[in-house]
Amino acid sequence: MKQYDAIIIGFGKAGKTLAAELSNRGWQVAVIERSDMMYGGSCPNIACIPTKTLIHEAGISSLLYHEDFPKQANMYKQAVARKNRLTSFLRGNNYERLSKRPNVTVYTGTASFISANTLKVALPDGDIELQGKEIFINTGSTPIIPAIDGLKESQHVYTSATLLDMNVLPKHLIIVGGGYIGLEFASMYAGFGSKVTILESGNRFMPRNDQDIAKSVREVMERKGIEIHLNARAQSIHDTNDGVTLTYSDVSDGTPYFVDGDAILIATGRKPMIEGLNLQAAGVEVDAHGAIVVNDQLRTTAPHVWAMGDVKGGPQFTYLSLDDFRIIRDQLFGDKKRDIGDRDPVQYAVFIDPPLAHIGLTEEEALKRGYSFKVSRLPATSVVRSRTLQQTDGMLKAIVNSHSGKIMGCTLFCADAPEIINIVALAMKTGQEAAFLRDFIFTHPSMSEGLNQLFDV
Ligand SMILES: Cc1cc2nc3c(=O)[nH]c(=O)nc-3n(C[C@H](O)[C@H](O)[C@H](O)COP(=O)(O)OP(=O)(O)OC[C@H]3O[C@@H](n4cnc5c(N)ncnc54)[C@H](O)[C@@H]3O)c2cc1C
Ligand SMILES: NC(=O)c1ccc[n+]([C@@H]2O[C@H](COP(=O)([O-])OP(=O)(O)OC[C@H]3O[C@@H](n4cnc5c(N)ncnc54)[C@H](O)[C@@H]3O)[C@@H](O)[C@H]2O)c1
Repeated sequence: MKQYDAIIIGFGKAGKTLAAELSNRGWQVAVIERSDMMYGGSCPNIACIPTKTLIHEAGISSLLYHEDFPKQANMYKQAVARKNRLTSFLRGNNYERLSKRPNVTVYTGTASFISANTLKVALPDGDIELQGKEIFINTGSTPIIPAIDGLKESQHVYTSATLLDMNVLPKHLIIVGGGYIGLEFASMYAGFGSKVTILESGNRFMPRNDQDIAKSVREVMERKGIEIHLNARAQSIHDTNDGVTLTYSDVSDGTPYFVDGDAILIATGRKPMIEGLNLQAAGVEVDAHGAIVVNDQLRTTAPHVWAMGDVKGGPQFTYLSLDDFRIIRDQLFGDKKRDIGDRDPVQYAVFIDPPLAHIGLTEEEALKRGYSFKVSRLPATSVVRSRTLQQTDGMLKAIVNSHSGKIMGCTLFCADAPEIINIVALAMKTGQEAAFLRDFIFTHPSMSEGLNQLFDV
């Protein structure tokens, strides 16, 4: 049986970064990845990078060919091909970067535990066993597929990963779930010229955000022809000669409704990918949601077994998986001070059009917690850069502590929001007061200079 200093299960962000780090330090490392289409993990293959590539292309398509469906469909087909070339390039790069190292072996097979330090790897030509002194689980997450009659039989049902591979632009895309994936795909496909309907079972649109922000997002999306139905529970799906019909009911009164389309995206959340890992054999416990239980330093309930990224539950972002790597590096080689508790607040961005980014408390959360605070709002159109970009939709909002002047939260629904939120994060994490951003010298014209006005509270 081959012995390694470290075995990493899954080629995710944390895993591949850790593999390179351990290799640089002279460790013998095995990386086990179940699919040769997933070297580099979800982000470059089926998640962040392909979606953001297509979202960018959708923006161009909508500018060039607005309301010309045949031209948009052609552009979409080419965009999918360009996206495939990019993901294939990144996958190759990711594989090379690890496999060329003499002390790293990449096994393309599915891993499962035999004991806390022994793994079985199912390879195409048979099973092998590997032993590791330290084992790192980085197997990511997988879509939650709700029980909807006819879903499995339909030829028109997709997950985010499979829809990205369809190169025929749907005339009407039905999206079940109005979370991050639902909203990004809605915005993307509407940009390419598809009619889009979102069915969300919750009674609030974007419940994690303040209602004024959610209202503004909804108005912008509806103006682009995206239909949004709340309280909508999908009941059944059946294929027709022209496409597919989805029946849903209003959660509040049970009234049934029908919607016809030619593709259905299931975007109802993602759960930790633990299937087949046989975690019990290693003594690795999971919680009620199937997430691997870890302490703040990412150790599981089994000695020498760690978990990082989506598989341990909590917010699912590539940059948090990367930060998990930093915690483990610090535990193994540093002063052991870094842990999960250090990273709040964590900013995020949703790549709708215009994009939305947020950090810290919302106004509703600040109210609930009884803080004394001031709220500042700015329409995106007040920032002159939005006019030069012809992206005047949206608003900016900040929450500032009345006593300390410290920034408590910020939501940006405007052009360049995913970049600007990092400036706000930097200010918050270095303990700056709002006045710091009010008086900060920004380049002109830029969307970030809007922060001068926003933080003039
Ligand atoms: C459509 C979509 C868009 C997203 N957009 C963004 C975004 O813009 N920004 C952002 O920060 N986050 C985004 N996310 C979330 C982000 O992709 C994930 O949080 C991140 O990729 C998780 O990485 P990870 O390190 O946990 O593992 P992953 O990158 O998911 O890697 C896990 C790997 O483990 C492999 N594996 C699983 N089980 C086994 C096994 N038993 N044996 C061997 N290998 C196994 C899998 O094949 C996979 O390659 C998006 C997600 C989706 C679905
Ligand atoms: N830009 C980004 O960083 C980005 C982009 C996409 C995804 N992600 C990550 O991927 C994760 C998964 O995204 P997601 O959108 O699938 O999950 P989500 O949890 O954000 O949203 C799922 C939505 O589906 C709804 N829902 C659940 N069951 C339903 C049903 N049967 N019928 C109708 N609606 C139903 C839920 O109420 C919820 O609003 C996110 O948590 C996020 O961390 C990040």
